[in-house]
Amino acid sequence: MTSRNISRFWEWGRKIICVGRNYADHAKELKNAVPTEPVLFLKPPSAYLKEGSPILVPRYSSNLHHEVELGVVIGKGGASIPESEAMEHIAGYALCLDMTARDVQDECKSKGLPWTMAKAFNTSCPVSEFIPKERIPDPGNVTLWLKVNDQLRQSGCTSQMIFSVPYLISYISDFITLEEGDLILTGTPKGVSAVQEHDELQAGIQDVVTISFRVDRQQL
Ligand SMILES: O=C([O-])CC(=O)C(=O)O
Ligand SMILES: [Mg+2]
Repeated sequence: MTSRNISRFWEWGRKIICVGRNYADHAKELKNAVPTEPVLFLKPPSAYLKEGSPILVPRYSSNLHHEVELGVVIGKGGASIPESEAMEHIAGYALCLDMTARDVQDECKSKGLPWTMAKAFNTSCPVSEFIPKERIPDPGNVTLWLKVNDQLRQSGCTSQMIFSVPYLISYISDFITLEEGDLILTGTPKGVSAVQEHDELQAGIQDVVTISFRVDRQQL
């Protein structure tokens, strides 16, 4: 028996698995090839951020980007999950931001190095409250949006994802065992752009949830 409550999944210390380049329009805006297999990376649980605390621009970055994404919260763990059973493993969803130090990522890419410094720093994973599965009957058909200081920057539908949520669960679980409380970030649509200290970010899943976060700079 456990007293942990899945609606506070960010407190569980579980892994965050991120999918990159899952929308062709975003892959193209960063001049990346449209992938034929999912591109994956990880964030540590220390990256989680809840509303009320600011997103911190890392000291070593001067180009922090927002990426609004649908997050999938795993309810029932498993390995080698067939795509046809994947939906049974979902407990719910969360609206997530994959905050990315784009200048650092560009440098890592050019040197052929991992993206950890660009993607996994403290506060790089702001999340909404837990959204029970029933509130999103089809994760392949929800609209995500993001505004910076009231200006719309990102708007896209998850129907544009290259790899669907059930496919991703099956693909990932073939080599990383999924556990209850894990979070999968499913990639961002186009419109990513830089944020500055004192900016106000607002994002939403249309008709389901909204979140807001302020941006601050990590103290020297
Ligand atoms: O940094 C990137 O462009 C890859 C990524 O996370 C995404 O597409 O959501
Ligand atoms: Mg992303």
